Amino acid sequence: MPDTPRIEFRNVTKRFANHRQGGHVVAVEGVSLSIADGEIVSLIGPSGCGKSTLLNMGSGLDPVSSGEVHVDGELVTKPNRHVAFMLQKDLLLPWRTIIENVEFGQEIQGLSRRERRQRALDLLGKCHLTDFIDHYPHQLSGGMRQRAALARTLAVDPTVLLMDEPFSALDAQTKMVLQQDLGRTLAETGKTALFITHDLVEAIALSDRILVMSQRPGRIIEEIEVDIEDRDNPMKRRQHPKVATYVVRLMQLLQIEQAAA
Ligand SMILES: Nc1ncnc2c1ncn2[C@@H]1O[C@H](COP(=O)(O)OP(=O)(O)OP(=O)(O)O)[C@@H](O)[C@H]1O
Repeated sequence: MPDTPRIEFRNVTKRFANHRQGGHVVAVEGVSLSIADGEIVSLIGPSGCGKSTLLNMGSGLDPVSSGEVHVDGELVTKPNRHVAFMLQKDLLLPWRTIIENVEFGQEIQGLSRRERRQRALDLLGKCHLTDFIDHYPHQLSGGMRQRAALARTLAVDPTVLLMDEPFSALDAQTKMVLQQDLGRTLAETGKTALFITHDLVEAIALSDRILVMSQRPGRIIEEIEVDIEDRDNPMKRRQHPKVATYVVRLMQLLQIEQAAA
C-alpha cells in the first residue's frame, strides 16, 4: 500500500460571498493534489488565482466550500499543530528576543524550558543566527528576521510547512541566501513543504515538483517534476543549464509573453 500523503487536497472548491455584487466568487475550483513525506512542492499562478486561499484551507484557517483536506490522513477542520505557516511578514513578537520568539510555539505546546531552549539553539544555529539569539527583532535585518521566522516555524516540529511567498519582500541577493538556508534546512530535517512563489527560478531551485494554476477560478493546469540534482543546494541548482528550459515552459504556461504584448 502506498504511504499516506503528508497533505492531500481532494477536489477542493472555495467560494467567497461577493457582498457588493451579490452571488459569490469562486476562488479555487476542484483542486486535487497530494504531497508525499519530505517533498517540497511549489505553487505558481497568476495574481488572484487562489494560491493563498488554498494554503489557508490547508492550514485549517479557512474552511473549504466543498471537498476535503487531509494532513497525515486526518481530515482538517480547524487550525492544528501539525501544520505551520510562514508568511512574507515575519510576525516576530517585538518584545521578545529572537530565541524567545523561536521558543514561543513550544511554550504553547507545553515543552519544558530546557527542551525548548535546546531545540531553539539548534535551529538558530542551522539558520546562522547563533550570535543574535539575545537580540530583539528590530535589531536584525529583514533577511535575518525571516531566518528567525523559519527557525520559529520549524521549532514546533510541524508535519507540513505552508509558506506563502516567504522571501518576496527581500532583495535578490538576500533571497538567494535564504533559499539556500531553506533548501538545506528542509533537506536536513526531512520536512514536507508547500510553497507559494511568483519567482519562477525560486520554484525551480527549491522544489521537487511545481504545480501551475490557471486564472481564477484557480485550477491546477500542469504539474512539472523538477529533474535537476542538488535539491538540498538551491544555489548550485539555479546555475544548472536545465533551469532555462523549465523557465521557458513555465512562462508559456503562465502566458507571460502574451500578458506583456
Ligand atoms: N476573504 C475573502 N473574501 C472574499 N474574497 C476573497 C477572500 N480572500 C480571497 N478572496 C478572493 O479570492 C481570489 C483568490 O485570492 P488569493 O489571495 O487566494 O489569490 P492569490 O493567488 O494568492 O493572489 P496573489 O498572487 O496576488 O497573492 C481573489 O479574487 C480574492 O479577491
